[in-house]
Amino acid sequence: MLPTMMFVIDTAGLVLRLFLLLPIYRIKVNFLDFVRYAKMMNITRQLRPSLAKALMPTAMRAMSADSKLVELTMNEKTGIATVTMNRPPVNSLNLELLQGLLKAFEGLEDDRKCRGMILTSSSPTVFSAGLDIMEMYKPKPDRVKEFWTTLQDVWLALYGSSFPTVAAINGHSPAGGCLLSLCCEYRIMCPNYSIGLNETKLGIVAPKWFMSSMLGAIPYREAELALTSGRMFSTDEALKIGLIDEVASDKADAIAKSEKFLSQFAKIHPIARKLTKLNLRHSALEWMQENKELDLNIFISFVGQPIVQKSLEKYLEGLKAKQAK
Ligand SMILES: CC/C=C\CC/C=C/CC(=O)SCCNC(=O)CCNC(=O)[C@H](O)C(C)(C)COP(=O)(O)OP(=O)(O)OC[C@H]1O[C@@H](n2cnc3c(N)ncnc32)[C@H](O)[C@@H]1OP(=O)(O)O
Repeated sequence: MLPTMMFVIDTAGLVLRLFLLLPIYRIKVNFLDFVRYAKMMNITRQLRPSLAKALMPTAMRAMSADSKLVELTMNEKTGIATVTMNRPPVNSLNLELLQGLLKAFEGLEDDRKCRGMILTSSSPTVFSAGLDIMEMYKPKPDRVKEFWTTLQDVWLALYGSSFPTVAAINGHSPAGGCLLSLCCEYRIMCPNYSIGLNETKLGIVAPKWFMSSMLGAIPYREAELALTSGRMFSTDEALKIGLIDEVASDKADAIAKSEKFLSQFAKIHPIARKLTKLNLRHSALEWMQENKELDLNIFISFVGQPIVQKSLEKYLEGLKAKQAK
């Protein structure tokens, strides 16, 4: 009874706050729009933390980023969190790294002090080498399912985060690495690295949501050319087509520029900002929420095909041969 009453009070408070706020920001929105937005945003995030936790599935309750593969620091003064991928040598995204990232993003979503997040890498030369090819090469059925589902959840949590996000890309960022940065609202990259969705070069196809993430950053024509050819862009080329927003001289500069980008939101009402972001991203997020299983089945059947396994094997051999030189 008490949780129900608190839910009603909290929800009513949220509706009231939003409607009081709307004239200030001159946003025209009707009640049905609000209900749609609230549903999309997972309204429980707006409630008192204790009640929100009680309403959440048990798996989300214990969220706090303490994985060694992911370092999470919070600047208590600014409310800006830094999430650092830490899986040497190249931050290839295996199941455990993805789980660490998910834990960090979900923890920040529950943290009312969080005013923004910077995603970066502890490697001196690689942001992330993308999905760990070993997770897809001769995969174990249960693990590969969990791997893909976790990747979907990471994408949902990052692309649909209510806090503002920046990728401080301090190294190469192919495929899944590029995807992570594309989920962020702003990308700052250090010089002389490469970035892009190069899946076709591996003989695989980037899923629809990888492509829609890229289309959120660069024009359709550029994306079509880049995706079909699997093109990797240098930092300067990426800046030219809008794949990244700024160039930084080094990691420290990238972090400083990221903080500057995030600090502008101190003057913007958080609910107005959040609703705007999530409305812009709504159709891609909704597609994923409704098609997770279909997407998983496509991936599983695709990755199980001998021709795909052969391509991955050849690509891995190429990587090893490069190292041997
Ligand atoms: C329907 C949908 C179906 C499928 C969709 C699947 C989508 C997949 C998206 C992906 O993300 S696939 C992964 C694509 N990634 C890449 O193509 C990157 C490959 N790596 C590189 O280009 C380079 O490693 C680098 C530029 C990132 C870094 O270069 P460098 O610093 O010179 O390191 P090395 O190349 O020597 O690599 C060190 C070490 O790490 C291994 N490795 C690199 N990348 C991966 C990876 N993605 N997965 C697993 N392992 C990787 C590499 O083989 C070396 O291993 P050693 O054992 O030889 O030390």
